[in-house]
Amino acid sequence: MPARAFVPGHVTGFFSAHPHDDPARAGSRGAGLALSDGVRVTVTPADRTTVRVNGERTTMAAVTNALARLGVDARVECETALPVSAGFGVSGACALGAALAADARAPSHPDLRPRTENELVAVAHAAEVEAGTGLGDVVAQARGGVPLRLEPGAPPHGRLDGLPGCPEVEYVTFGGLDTAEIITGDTTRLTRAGEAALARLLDDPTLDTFMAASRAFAREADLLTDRVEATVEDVRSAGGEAAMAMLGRTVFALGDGLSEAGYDEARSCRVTGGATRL
Ligand SMILES: Nc1ncnc2c1ncn2[C@@H]1O[C@H](COP(=O)(O)OP(=O)(O)O)[C@@H](O)[C@H]1O
Ligand SMILES: CC(C)(COP(=O)(O)O)[C@@H](O)C(=O)O
Repeated sequence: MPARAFVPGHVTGFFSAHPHDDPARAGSRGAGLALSDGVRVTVTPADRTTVRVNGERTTMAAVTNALARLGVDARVECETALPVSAGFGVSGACALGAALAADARAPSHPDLRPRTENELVAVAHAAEVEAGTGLGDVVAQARGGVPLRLEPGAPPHGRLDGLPGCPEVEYVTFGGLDTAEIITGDTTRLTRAGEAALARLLDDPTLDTFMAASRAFAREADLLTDRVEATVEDVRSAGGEAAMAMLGRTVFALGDGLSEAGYDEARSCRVTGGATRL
């Protein structure tokens, strides 16, 4: 019997990187939005693990690592309207969805042990960190809402809070960025900017300050690309709030900020709750 899970997309507005030898303790601090545009993951038992995204066979180390950590071989099918590699945490969503769904078989399986949510989040987080494709998406996607990552790492190491509310969000994507390349490079500057952004947001925990701190972070960390910068400016000129999604060539805006600025191709969704097995 196939098992299913839904995991929200997650855009990070700003983050600092906190490496550790133990992937469950490694992670990021920062803030972002969990989005109703996410990934639906279906897991079916199989002789060996394969991964498909929207029907196409692909490789996604975060997913293979997660299932290997659980001792499961399965066919994993991920369905999403989100682009991969564009800053929506799709790899983390696929890993967390695969872990939540794969665990559904554990109660009736002689070699598998049923796990709690925190345990499954820790498995997916460590798998994603090991793959190099993310640091904080999994814990944020498990929580949902507007997650604030106060301390890095998976449960029981990390610590989360959130901003209240579930605003509408629009986004537009101009392409991907290689997350692994950026987070395994020199993160000194980025981390300094991320820590300053988090301190600013905790001092004034509002969505508008989240957006302003995210804009400052993208500038200070030197991650802006021309098209992203121009689009954020367009939304600001039209009176809206926008910032860059880390780590992709993606702009997200509150409300209908992108449509108001003339970006008819913008997609619309809203902030939503955390990942669930279906
Ligand atoms: N079609 C695809 N395009 C880009 N990456 C893909 C695709 N299919 C699978 N992948 C894998 O997905 C992961 C993307 O990770 P990352 O760049 O962090 O993206 P995201 O921001 O969506 O989490 C990598 O492991 C990559 O090998
Ligand atoms: C920003 C990032 C390090 C990567 O995000 P993505 O490219 O969407 O996988 C994220 O995991 C975070 O810790 O905030």
